[in-house]
Amino acid sequence: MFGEVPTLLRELNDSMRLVTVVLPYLPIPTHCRQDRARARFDEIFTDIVRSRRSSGSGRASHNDMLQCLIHASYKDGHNEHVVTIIIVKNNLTSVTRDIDGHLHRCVKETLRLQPSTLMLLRHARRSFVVRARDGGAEYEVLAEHMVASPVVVHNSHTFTRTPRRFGRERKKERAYGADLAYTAFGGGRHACISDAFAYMQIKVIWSHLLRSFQLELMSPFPEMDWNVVMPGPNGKVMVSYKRRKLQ
Ligand code: HEM
Repeated sequence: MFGEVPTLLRELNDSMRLVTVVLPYLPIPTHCRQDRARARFDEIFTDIVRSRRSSGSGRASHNDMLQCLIHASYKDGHNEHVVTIIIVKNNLTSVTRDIDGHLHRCVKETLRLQPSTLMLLRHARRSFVVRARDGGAEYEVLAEHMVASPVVVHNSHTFTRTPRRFGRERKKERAYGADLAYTAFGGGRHACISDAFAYMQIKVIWSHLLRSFQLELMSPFPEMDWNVVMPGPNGKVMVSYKRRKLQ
């Protein structure tokens, strides 16, 4: 049953197109595939949650992330965030790649160049005016309008001198100093609650892979597929791996 999960996650990620953000119910083939994968995913995890609840086996016998999510609930008592968090967590952590050297800064820089979330969307509940810092332009945002904070800001010359270059040494540049210039994990009240966990998870996985295997990119360096909500490489990426002799 669990064997299906990676394929379902891949299906869910690949079927989220940019159009999905605006018209999530548009009856296009990719949305139908997404609905089928989502239904199957729900089925698998509902079965597991039911069987854990009915057997009465709780924290004592399952000391894992799923059990924590089963026990967690919002103030009003509902807790259907289990599946959503599993999907989001897996999609986001699996599309973060290209690591070498000082891992933390590499992960951060990778996410700057290839952010997992392209657009952060908010509904404006009231009208407000935004003024540019230099006092120049003024923008009015009307109530009920959708405001998008695209992560293209990562590629702007306003924040870094060489935006398209992979630079691990970027730590002192304004890119990481200016408020909300670096939004790979969002910002403000709804910023990611789990950036520290995500960094740790990615670094643990990559330290293990880099220590144990010699990896070589066999196919050309991939272009990004920017047409999806959580961008990843376009097409197949072939990597050869050889087990290292551990000292
Ligand atoms: C590389 C990995 C990750 C990236 C790039 C990432 C990125 C983000 C971003 C950009 C947001 C803000 C979304 C918005 O403003 O609409 C967000 C929110 C969130 N993330 Fe992450 N995330 C990652 C991993 C995780 C993990 C591992 C978890 C949980 C185990 C997690 C849980 C959440 C939650 C619950 C929120 C919503 C917070 C709120 O609305 O108050 N994220 N994440």
